[in-house]
Amino acid sequence: MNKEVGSDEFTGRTALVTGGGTGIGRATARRWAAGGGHVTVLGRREEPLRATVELIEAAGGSADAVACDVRDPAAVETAVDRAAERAGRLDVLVNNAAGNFVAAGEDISPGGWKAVIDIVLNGTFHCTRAAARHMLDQGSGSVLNVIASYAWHGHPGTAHSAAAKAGVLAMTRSLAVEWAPRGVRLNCLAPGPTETEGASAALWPTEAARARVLASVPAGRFTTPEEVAESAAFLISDRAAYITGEVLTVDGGQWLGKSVYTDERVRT
Ligand SMILES: CCC/C=C/C(=O)SCCNC(=O)CCNC(=O)[C@H](O)C(C)(C)COP(=O)([O-])OP(=O)([O-])OC[C@H]1O[C@@H](n2cnc3c(N)ncnc32)[C@H](O)[C@@H]1OP(=O)([O-])[O-]
Ligand SMILES: NC(=O)C1=CN([C@@H]2O[C@H](COP(=O)(O)OP(=O)(O)OC[C@H]3O[C@@H](n4cnc5c(N)ncnc54)[C@H](OP(=O)(O)O)[C@@H]3O)[C@@H](O)[C@H]2O)C=CC1
Repeated sequence: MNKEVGSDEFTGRTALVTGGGTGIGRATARRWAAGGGHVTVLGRREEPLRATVELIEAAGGSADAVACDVRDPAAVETAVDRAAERAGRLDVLVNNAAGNFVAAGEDISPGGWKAVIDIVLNGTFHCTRAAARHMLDQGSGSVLNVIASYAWHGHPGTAHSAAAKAGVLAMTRSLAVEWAPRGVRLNCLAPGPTETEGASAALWPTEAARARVLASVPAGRFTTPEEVAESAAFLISDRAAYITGEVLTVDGGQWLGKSVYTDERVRT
């Protein structure tokens, strides 16, 4: 492993990252591999998954890919079992795959609602259940669920995604308590606006929309997939061994930054 790109804290361990072909998932997979661990990336499209594997291998890391839709529980079980059997164990699952679009509540079709709930909430459960069977047998493991702060504060325009992420948060806290005695931790990571192709296309497709999102972040900038991946790496590492059932928000103060008294228009 190229020591310039990371430490060896994940050496000998294996992780599965859903949605690992793009954005935050790709950065998290690369960060894990840079720490010396083997990673399997999972998603529907083979091409971006292959590209992630090539990037990791070019940096001296170890990775493979499996094409799978997280909405299909049987396919998920096969994919997770394959990843665990190939490496002889499964230490980490990052549930990062998601689907989203902006629509007024009254315009979300039953199919659109179902698609988002199936990917985000049900898909996260299918992957977690399949991975946990290995982790519980081993007596160790860490699951990280990527959510969004609107899981607790809600968000007009993405009611389907907010509802699904809230479900993931409640599931995380429930299973964290159930599985703590058996050595398995579960946490959530809530990134703020992160410039990825998926989010840009789904959530801020125009310059005006992008500017509005940017203006909502007290830190005054978007974050990067790599910055989010650093927080993910902490939560799935042994450095966070006593943290379970928690949420780490990495959003430049976005969800807290609602006070009008700090606004230029009020101070002047
Ligand atoms: C602060 C930010 C926090 C969160 C950020 C993120 O999550 S960023 C991550 C962002 N990354 C991504 O989102 C990347 C992945 N995104 C995706 O895969 C798709 O956007 C998906 C989520 C819709 C999944 O769809 P799929 O594979 O099942 O494909 P499908 O074509 O079969 O559609 C199913 C249903 O959805 C409907 N529908 C679809 N689009 C729209 C729309 N714009 N408008 C309205 N409706 C829409 C469509 O009409 C159909 O319903 P119907 O007609 O049967 O009632
Ligand atoms: N970017 C942002 O501003 C924010 C993002 N988040 C969260 O971060 C995570 C990553 O988002 P981001 O990197 O921006 O988005 P991307 O669109 O880049 O990532 C979504 C990934 O999920 C995969 N995916 C989607 N549907 C499925 C499915 N049915 N089965 C398997 N894989 C699927 C996609 O691959 P494929 O299409 O090939 O299946 C893609 O790789 C998501 O959970 C998102 O909700 C949270 C807050 C803010």
